[in-house]
Amino acid sequence: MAASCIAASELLHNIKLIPYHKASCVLIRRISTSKLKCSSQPVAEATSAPQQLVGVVGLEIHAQISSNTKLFSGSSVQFLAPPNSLVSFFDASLPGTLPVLNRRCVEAAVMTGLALNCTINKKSLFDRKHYFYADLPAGYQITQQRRPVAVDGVLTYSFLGGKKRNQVIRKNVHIKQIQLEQDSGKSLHDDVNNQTLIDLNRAGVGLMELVMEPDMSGGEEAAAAVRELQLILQALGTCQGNMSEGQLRVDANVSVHRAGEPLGVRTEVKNINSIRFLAKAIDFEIQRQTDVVQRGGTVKNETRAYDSKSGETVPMRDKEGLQDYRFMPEPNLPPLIVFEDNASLPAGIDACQAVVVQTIKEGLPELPGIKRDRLVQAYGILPEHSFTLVNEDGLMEYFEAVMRATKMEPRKVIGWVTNELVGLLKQQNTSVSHSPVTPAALAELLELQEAGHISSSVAKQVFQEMWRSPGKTGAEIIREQDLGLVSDAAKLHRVCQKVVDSHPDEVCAIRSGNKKVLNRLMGLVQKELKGRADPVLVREILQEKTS
Ligand SMILES: Nc1ncnc2c1ncn2[C@@H]1O[C@H](COP(=O)(O)OP(=O)(O)OP(=O)(O)O)[C@@H](O)[C@H]1O
Ligand SMILES: [Mg+2]
Ligand SMILES: [Mg+2]
Repeated sequence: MAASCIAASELLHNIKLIPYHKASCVLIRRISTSKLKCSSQPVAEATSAPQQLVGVVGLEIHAQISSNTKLFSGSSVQFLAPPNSLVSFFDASLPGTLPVLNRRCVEAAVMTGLALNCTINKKSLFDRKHYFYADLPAGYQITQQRRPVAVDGVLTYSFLGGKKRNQVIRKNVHIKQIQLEQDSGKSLHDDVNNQTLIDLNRAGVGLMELVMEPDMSGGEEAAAAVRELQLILQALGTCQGNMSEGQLRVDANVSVHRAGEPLGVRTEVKNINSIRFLAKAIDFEIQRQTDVVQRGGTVKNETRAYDSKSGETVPMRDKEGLQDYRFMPEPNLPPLIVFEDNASLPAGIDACQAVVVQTIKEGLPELPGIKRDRLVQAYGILPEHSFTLVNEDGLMEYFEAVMRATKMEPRKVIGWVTNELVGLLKQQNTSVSHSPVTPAALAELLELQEAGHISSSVAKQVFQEMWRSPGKTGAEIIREQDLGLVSDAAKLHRVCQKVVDSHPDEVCAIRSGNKKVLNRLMGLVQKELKGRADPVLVREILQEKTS
């Protein structure tokens, strides 16, 4: 590796540093963001045109494959390593170096293709896509243009819609193809010295480019599709899917047209690095194009970037004309062959040296959509709760572990998990795996509540205390703080009498038929006894005293 570092630094000396001119990013006219406030609504609703303009969205997603080494070299893949420390001769494009395909990357692409219902091409091809940029030392990227590894898939995604946002809306987006390709290096712009520095650590890292058909109509759908894809990739372990670290990069192609007419000219908003920004960038772009068309203008086919500060998309300098990538077959790589099953392996080829589709299929884990359906069916929980459980890493496992250890109804347990647990996790900005209260400890606490040893409000109090004092059980806290349920009839009678005597108006209301007021008296009794009074007994006593 030391030798490769030298190679990389020598290469750096040879690179002409590219001056970076801020001024080259021409800002477009500012468009009032107030118009965008309601941008999750179909854009056309706001227009008075007879035929409404609707948005059309197609995504290209670059997913960094989880692999220890790069796509065609043995260099390590690591985020935040010192610049140019993970660069082999091949990554730096030294003459005479040859690519060696990483089997793990192929398996990851096949697995992702299968999870997205794609057809896996038994034979796929590598091509060179030429463009000239300092962070692409070879002057071309090895990709799969003519025949990618997986084609014709579909991603089913859902989101909560409807007035109360509790209705599950299920949609499909078609996957045109998944291709294997190399990542480029990184250009670091040094504004102070007006220069650009190159870090080749990322050069040659394996990517899957997923190309979606233009099936979506706005930011909300695109955001839901990317979130679903992120969950699928994470479940498969083929990509960690962290957008802020650039493991998942989304380019949004956006156009507007009138229903029934041919698709409009698209713009491409590049490298969006958060799902929230993706939705905002798309909705802004649809609105901007709608304005252009309604004013009688034409949309320019251009590449744009999203500026998260202003909430606007701005034109980018590159790709001004139509780019000619001068695609050509990669001469140093033979066709990539994968096999359907062990029976189709040619004689003399060992199954563990080949990529066998059937074996990968058998190893597919439970995917998020299936998980949600199973949770709703098995536990009778609401669909929106199944979303919460699956969206938060480890939360479903936590819920199911609690369910296994308690007799409490799922309906009640889900409340505990999605309100109490998630509430504290958010408050402390931590993840389920760092929860100081284990599923077993929560289940034990819930059992105490179920058995009538503590009231539900005390259970919540104890849960907070368990959170603050990790390792202490609920039972210990209840004993130490004397939080057990008060069922001593004489004591309850005394407190109830005191409350009844001091609230004559409420008693009068109950006696004249307003039974709901009894709840207020119950609350007052609980307050006196710090939430520890046995609610069943208290109700009986109060009913007797107010009859
Ligand atoms: N009229 C349109 N409106 C919105 N999206 C579109 C439209 N036409 C095509 N798209 C989308 O544009 C994307 C085209 O991606 P593709 O990788 O094929 O080509 P590219 O963007 O020209 O190449 P590159 O990979 O260099 O960016 C697809 O996601 C497709 O769904
Ligand atoms: Mg593309
Ligand atoms: Mg593109």
